[in-house]
Formats: sequence, structure tokens, C-alpha cells
Amino acid sequence: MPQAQIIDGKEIANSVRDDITHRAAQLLEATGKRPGLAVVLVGEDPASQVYVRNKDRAAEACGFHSVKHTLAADTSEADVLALVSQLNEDEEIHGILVQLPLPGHIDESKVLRLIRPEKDVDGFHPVNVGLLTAGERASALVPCTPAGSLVLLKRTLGDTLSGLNAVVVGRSNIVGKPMASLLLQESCTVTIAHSRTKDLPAIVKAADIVVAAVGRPEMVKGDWIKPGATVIDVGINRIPAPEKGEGKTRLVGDVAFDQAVDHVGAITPVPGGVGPMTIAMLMANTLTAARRLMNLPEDQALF
Ligand SMILES: Nc1nc(=O)c2c([nH]1)NC[C@@H]1CN(c3ccc(C(=O)N[C@@H](CCC(=O)O)C(=O)O)cc3)C=[N+]21
Repeated sequence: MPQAQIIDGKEIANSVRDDITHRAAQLLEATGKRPGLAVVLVGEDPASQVYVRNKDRAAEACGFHSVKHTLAADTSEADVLALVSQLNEDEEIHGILVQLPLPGHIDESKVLRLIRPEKDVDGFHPVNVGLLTAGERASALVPCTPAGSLVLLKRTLGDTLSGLNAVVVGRSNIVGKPMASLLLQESCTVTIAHSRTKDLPAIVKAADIVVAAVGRPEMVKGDWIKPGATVIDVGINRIPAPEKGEGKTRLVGDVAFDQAVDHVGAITPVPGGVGPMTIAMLMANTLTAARRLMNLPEDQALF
């Protein structure tokens, strides 16, 4: 059986980050200013803490100004809103990311709507959602995980995805829906599948491109996937790994990788696939936001 190409998300993310580091240095040279990223974390979820630390480190490695605000889990909604308002006004900050999920007593959509769309590097504000959906990607900020997934697809298949059948499994606002919008804009024929989809295996079988973003470990089975298809696995699920010792865990995606790898054309691993690209695209969005807020011409787009 031919082996699939394993799409090296880490390496592609590193090349994107090198490019951004270079562009940030040019910006500093030209204006004396650095792109500024503020990450807000409410609560002590250990996984979130790891991601926030990684974002902060990546921003510093790119030569950005980076600030991290860690608030106690019982911080009031009013205090979170006040911090966002302050960051909206802060001239040194061009990108604001409020780590999700927020604690239950805070209205997520209220917080996301308060972020200035120009600083919304997550692309979750309704203005950016609308621009992307309307096909005005060039003036929007696009959510990092779908943007990174599209970069991986283009590095694998080339710039033209036109006419390919794409199935997105999952309909979340942060991945599934924006991913479908991006693929539609690339002239793919897009199907959005989800937990209520009838005969999911048959739907997946028709796809040249499968994007799995359901958040269920290894739910997409290898024999559902058309031979030669390109698979982007967005899932990052921590599951028990007794074979590694008692209490140990390992990360798996939403695709049964070992079943799929023998006959698909290309597939992203977990870890080392979409995750590192998400962080690279956050850096790209922060640089884009900084240039727009400074009224400078756009850098060449990454995808
Ligand atoms: N407002 C908001 N924006 C986000 O973008 C956001 C968020 N909230 N909440 C949490 C999720 C999760 N997320 C990840 C980013 C990078 C990796 C990543 O780099 N993963 C590596 C390492 C995984 C590991 O070892 O734990 C990999 O897949 O290779 C994972 C997950 C961004 N998120």
C-alpha cells in the first residue's frame, strides 16, 4: 500500500513565522513600531495556560510587543469588558485575543462583540464573520485555525483548489463555518457535515478534501476516506494511554490516523499539524492588523 504524504505543520508554521519575523523587522525599521498582541486568559484551565504561553512565546520570537493578562476565574464580566475596552484604546496593541472558553458567568458573545474588529485577530467579531462570508476576505481578519488549514492545503495541493469536493466535518463558529466559507471562496464544492448528518461515511467518501473538526477522538474512520484524498485533522483530543503507563495520556485527532495513512494522499498529524499553524496565523493576523491600523499597504497575503 502506498504511504500518504504526512503534512509537516510544524515545518510550514516555522517557515511562516520566519517570514513574519522578517516582515516585523522591516516594519520596525520603517516606523519604529512593533506589532502588539494582547492575550487575555480568564481562569486557570491548564490546557489554556499552555496555549496562551505558546502564543506569548511565538509573539516574542517574531519580535512583537506581547502582553498577557491572566485574570482569576471569578473575575466579573464587567471587569473583563473593562479590560477589553482599555486594550481597544491602547495604541501599542494591534491584536486582542480573549482565550475561549470563558467561565460560564461571562457572556462570550458580549465580550467578542466589544473587541474592535480591526484588532480582532481571532476573526470572531460579527464584522469579520460577515466580511468573510460575503467573500471580502481581503479586508477581514480570518480565524486562525481555518486560515492555517487553508495554507496547509495550498502547500500540499498547489494554489488551485477550484472544483474539488470538500467536506468539513463540524459546524462550529471558530472552525467549521469559517473553513467552509474559505473553501467556497476557493471554488470548492463544499459540504458541511455534523452530528446529525445522515450516512456520514458516504458523504466523506465523496471528498477530495476532508477537514475534520468535530472534537471527537478518531471519529472519522480510515475506510470512510476516498483513496488519494487530502485530510486536514483539526482535532486535538487528549485520551488515556495506559500503554505508556498508568495515568498517562496522548493526543489524537478527529481522524483515525493509523487507518487512514495507508491510502489517503496526504494527511496532517496530531500533534504537529494544524496546531502549530494556528499559532503562526495568529502572528500573521497581528502583523496584518498592525499594518492596517498604521495605514500602511498590505503585505502579500499568505494564502
Ligand atoms: N480565542 C481563542 N483562540 C484560539 O485560537 C484558541 C482558543 N481561544 N482557545 C483554545 C484553542 C486551542 N488552540 C490551540 C492552538 C495551538 C495548538 C498547538 O500548537 N498544538 C500543538 C501542540 C499540542 C500539545 O502538545 O498540546 C500541536 O498540535 O502540535 C493547540 C491548540 C487555540 N485556541
